[in-house]
Amino acid sequence: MRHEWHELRHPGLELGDNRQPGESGVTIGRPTTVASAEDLGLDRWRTLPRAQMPPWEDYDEVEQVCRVLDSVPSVVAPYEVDQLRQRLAQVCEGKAFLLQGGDCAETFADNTEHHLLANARTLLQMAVVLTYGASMPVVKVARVAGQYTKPRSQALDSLGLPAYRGDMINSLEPTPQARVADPQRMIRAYANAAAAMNMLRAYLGGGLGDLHAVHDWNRDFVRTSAFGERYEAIAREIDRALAFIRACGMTDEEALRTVTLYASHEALALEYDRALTRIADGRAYGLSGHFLWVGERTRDLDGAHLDFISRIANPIGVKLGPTTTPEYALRLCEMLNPDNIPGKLTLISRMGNHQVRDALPKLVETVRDNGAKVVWQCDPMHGNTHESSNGYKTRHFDRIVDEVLGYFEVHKMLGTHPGGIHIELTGEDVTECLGGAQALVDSDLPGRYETACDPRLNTQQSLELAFLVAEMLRG
Ligand SMILES: O=C[C@H](O)[C@H](O)COP(=O)(O)O
Ligand SMILES: C=C(OP(=O)(O)O)C(=O)O
Repeated sequence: MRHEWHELRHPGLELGDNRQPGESGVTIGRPTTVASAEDLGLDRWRTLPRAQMPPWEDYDEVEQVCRVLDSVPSVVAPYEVDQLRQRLAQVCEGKAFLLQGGDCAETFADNTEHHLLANARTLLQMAVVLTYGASMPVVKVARVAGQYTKPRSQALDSLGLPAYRGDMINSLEPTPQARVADPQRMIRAYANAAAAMNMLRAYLGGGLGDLHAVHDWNRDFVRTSAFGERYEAIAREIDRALAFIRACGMTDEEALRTVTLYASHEALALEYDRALTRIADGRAYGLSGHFLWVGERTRDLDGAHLDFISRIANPIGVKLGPTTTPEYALRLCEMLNPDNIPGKLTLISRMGNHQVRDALPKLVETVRDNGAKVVWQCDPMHGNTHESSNGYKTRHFDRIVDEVLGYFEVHKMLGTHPGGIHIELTGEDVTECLGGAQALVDSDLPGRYETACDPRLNTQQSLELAFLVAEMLRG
């Protein structure tokens, strides 16, 4: 039986208004009344069970900080959020591909021009290769300007100290004092996020994403990679395509030089995301980032996190691990996307390469058969983590590639669109994940193991993955 998607429309949208949010000159929906935070239920999460609660000690201080964040300029703007939702609608309809990636955990110390540009460059390089592979636009979303919180499996770390929960909450430094959850860190996170967004906007506006320059970097990668020969064919085809564009005089400078990179993070410290929520045109926008997701550990249907993200107009995502049932996936669609708006909801599967081929088909099939509009995205990182022989938390490149392959196989079998990938990566030459053309092994890990939480693909491994995914998209 198909579900009645229109029963649960959010307040502020007039029933019978069939325009998509953001279309035909409406920012989002048509407001019937001026909605308040209370009308929109923006604080209901406070009454609900909450997993991974930051261990704040002083709630008066949390409130004080939130009052400050309530009045600051937002990190992103509502029209950008609407624009991303529209672009994700294209992904949902099989006409675009979503590339999302960046640090596992951003840190204040690494929020430097060098690091931000390195990560952005790597993402843009991957996007060029994927655009060619998919023959469709690639929507680029970075884990940036707010990815400052981490859910943890254990409350204490191996030293018996309170676990590090991301720079927005406590410090990585292994001392009891540094691990105390400090609400003032939310202000530092906001300042760092705003500065990162400001810098990225400026560089992107100035040609950081220039197609020819980005492709030149890719050519350098192909020249120096040990597996370069394998990737050369695609690089050469992109060369030819660019030459063809030039020869035809189709040099829309603006289009070739400018790129939009959207910002995303996990909505974990809800105090922060709520304090940066603003009401515009009768809808609530979480303006701490363009795209917010809820993680595998906090996706309780009756819990605080899903309630909060169900109330904002942003495109949102939810991570789905191998225990997800088809019934759960459907209830999630009903709860988070009651109007069945394309591009609103992204389901991010993170099954692990050994389980993706068994666990994913029934979810995709059920969602498809019930007519629920979602973007399917594959996170091949979080189900493939293991401890190396010398005690490092790591991931093997081959398992990551295999999970993406399995994800493509499932979508091919079901005739659905493999909408995108979600990767933890950095543009630095770190040694955190094994394998790849550099053939990193356990003993290489200590060389440059710099992540604050989970292992990221380095630049080379990220680009290799992009070339391999491009092959899958074409094949
Ligand atoms: O990034 C994801 C999670 O925060 C992370 O995998 C949890 O890591 P842990 O198992 O080391 O706590
Ligand atoms: C914590 C994360 O993932 P997951 O919720 O899938 O474990 C993450 O992407 O940072």
